[in-house]
Amino acid sequence: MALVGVSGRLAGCYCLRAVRSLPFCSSLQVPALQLHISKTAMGACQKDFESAVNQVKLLKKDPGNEVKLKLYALYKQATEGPCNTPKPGLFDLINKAKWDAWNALGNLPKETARQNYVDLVSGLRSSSDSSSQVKSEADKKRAGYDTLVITSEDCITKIMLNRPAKKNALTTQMYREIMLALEAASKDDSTITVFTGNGDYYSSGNDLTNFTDIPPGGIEEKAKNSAILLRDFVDCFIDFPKPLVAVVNGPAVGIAVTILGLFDLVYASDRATFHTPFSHLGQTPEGCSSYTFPKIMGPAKAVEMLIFGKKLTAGEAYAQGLVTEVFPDSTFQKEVWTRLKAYSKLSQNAMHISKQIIRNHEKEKLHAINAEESRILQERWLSDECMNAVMDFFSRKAKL
Ligand SMILES: CCCCC/C=C/CC(=O)SCCNC(=O)CCNC(=O)[C@H](O)C(C)(C)COP(=O)(O)OP(=O)(O)OC[C@H]1O[C@@H](n2cnc3c(N)ncnc32)[C@H](O)[C@@H]1OP(=O)(O)O
Repeated sequence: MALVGVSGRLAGCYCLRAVRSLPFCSSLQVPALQLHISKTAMGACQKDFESAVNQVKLLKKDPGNEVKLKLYALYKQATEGPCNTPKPGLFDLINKAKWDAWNALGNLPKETARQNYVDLVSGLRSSSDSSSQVKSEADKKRAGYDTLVITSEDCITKIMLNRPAKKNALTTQMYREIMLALEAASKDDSTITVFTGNGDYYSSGNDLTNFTDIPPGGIEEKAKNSAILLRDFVDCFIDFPKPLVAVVNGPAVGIAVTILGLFDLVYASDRATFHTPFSHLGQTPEGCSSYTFPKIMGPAKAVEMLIFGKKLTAGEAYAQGLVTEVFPDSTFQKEVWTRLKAYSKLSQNAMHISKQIIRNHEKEKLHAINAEESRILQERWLSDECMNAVMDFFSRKAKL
C-alpha cells in the first residue's frame, strides 16, 4: 500500500515531471547495480540476492519508475536496514520519492527485503525479453492454487477457473482462492487482469454442494459464514484497481453472471449464455446486480433476468449492454487475446487512474448494496424454497 502511495504522490504535476526524468540505469539503479553488498545483507538467500542484483543489469525493457522505486527501496532495506537518512527537501523530488519508497518499508527485516527483491526481479525477468530462453508453461504458472490456473504474460494476469468437469462451479475454496488471486494481481506488474474458464463452461455459478456441507453450528452458522464469504468476495471485485476483463468462453450461470456488472470489459464467445435462475433456486440477486443490471440494461430487462430467470444469448447480452463484444467461437481466443495484448501495452498508470475516475464515486454505494444483498441471501438460504431447490438439483442428478 505504501508503494502505491508513492506512485499516487508522483501523479501530481511536479512529481510527474520528476519521475519522467528518472533514468533506468542511473540514479535509482546505482545502488542496485553496484555489487558492494554490505556484509549485513549476508544470509540464507545471499546468493540469490546477488544474482538478482546482476540480473537487473540485463533487463532490456525499462520496468517503469514505480518498479524501479520498489527495487531501490528493497535493495536499501536489504543492505542497510530501515531508512536511516534525513528526509530530503520538498523540492528534491527524485530523492524524496526514493526516500519515501525506502521509508515505507518500515522495519521490514533485511532477509524479507532480500527475498522480496529476488521475487520482484524474477517477475521482471519473466516479462522481459532480456532472457533468450523461452519460459515453459510450468514456469509461468503461479503455484499455490488448487482450483485456478494463474499465469502472467505480456503484462496480463490471467485467472482461469479450473474445474472443467464440474463446469467451473465455484466452491468455497475457489471463492477464497479467487480473492487471493485478485489481491496478488492488484499488486503484480501486470496492467490488466483477465478472468476466464477452462473447458466448455465459463462457470455454472455457485457450487450447490456448498450448501450441503453443514458445520457443527448448523445451517444458521453455514448461512452466516456463506454470507460473509460472499460479501468479502464481491468486495474484492468492487475494489479491484486495475482494468478487469471477463473472457466468457462458454455458458455462465448465477454469480458468474451477476459479478460481470463489476468488470470493465466483457468479451463473449457466441457460444456463451447468461443465466441467473435465482427464483428457480429460491434465491435473490447478488454481486451488486440488483443495482448494476438495471443501470446497465434498464429495469425491464434486468427484471426479466434477475426475477424471471430469462437466459440470454451472447447476442442478447451484448444488445443489453452486459457484454462489450461477441466473437465467433472459432476465432474467439485468437481475436480476444490479440486485442488484450495490444491493450496491455497502454500506459499502466493512466489506465488505473481512469478506472478510479470511472468507478470510485460509486464504490461506497456498491459496498452497501453488496452488504444488503448478502444479508438478504443469508435469510434466503435458510428458506424452504431454497433448500428444496438445492435438494431437487441433487435428486435430479441421482435419478440420472
Ligand atoms: C459462499 C456462497 C456464495 C453463494 C453465492 C450465490 C450464488 C448464486 C448462484 O450462483 S445461483 C447458480 C447456481 N448454479 C446452478 O444452479 C447450476 C446448476 N447446474 C446445472 O444446472 C447444470 O449442471 C448445468 C446446466 C450447469 C450443466 O448441465 P450439463 O447437463 O451440461 O452438465 P452436468 O449437469 O452433467 O454437470 C457436470 C457436472 O458438474 C456438476 N455441476 C455443474 N454445475 C454445478 C453447480 N453449480 N453446483 C454443483 N455441481 C455442479 C454436475 O452436478 C455434474 O457433476 P457429476 O458429473 O458429478 O454428476
